[in-house]
Amino acid sequence: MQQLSFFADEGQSAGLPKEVLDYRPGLFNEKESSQYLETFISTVPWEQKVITLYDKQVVTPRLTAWFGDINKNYAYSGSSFHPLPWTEELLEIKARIEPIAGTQFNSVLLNYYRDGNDSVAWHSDNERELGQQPLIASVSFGQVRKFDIRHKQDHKRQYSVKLENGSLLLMKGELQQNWEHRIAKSTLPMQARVNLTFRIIKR
Ligand SMILES: O=C(O)CCC(=O)C(=O)O
Ligand SMILES: [Fe+2]
Repeated sequence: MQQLSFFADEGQSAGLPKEVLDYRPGLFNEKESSQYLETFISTVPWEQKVITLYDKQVVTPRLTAWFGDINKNYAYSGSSFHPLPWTEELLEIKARIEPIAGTQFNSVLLNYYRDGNDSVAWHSDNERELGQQPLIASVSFGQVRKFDIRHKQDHKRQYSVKLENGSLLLMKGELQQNWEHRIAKSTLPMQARVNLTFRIIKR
């Protein structure tokens, strides 16, 4: 006989450090999520950035695009940046997540992971323009990918959460200060995924 549980099923959230991660699966339903995924893949002017790593020019293993309030001119990570204007879909998503996040975002970075070869290496979003303890709202559509975090001072303190289609992950507190995160490559066959990280860029 099945054991009755007196506690609500917390799912993946049960194993995560609550002070820095708040995971909410199923914020968008299957239908909405696949429509957003298709729209973003086919209409966003995706770019593949070239970065300098150990004196070598390398292309980032994913496609990206920035959107945001265009009446502002941002300085970001040492260069000036001009976001694309908000689209109808991005404004809808922003309006859905802002009451949950309890804040208003002025920009969003979109990442397009075409398959399992696309990834983002260990990093923190700790640019000065995001301020202390930034709240970043991360929305995922498409392929489930594993999001890993590890403590900067102790790599054995590591957690993972599978970011599901239509989910929201709030990154908060000291996450960017004391932890790093990544989406690792996978050798398993992987479909496309689009991730949106809503941010507040201070001037
Ligand atoms: O794709 C993700 O879930 C994470 C993306 C990310 O870390 C970033 O854009 O800074
Ligand atoms: Fe990040």
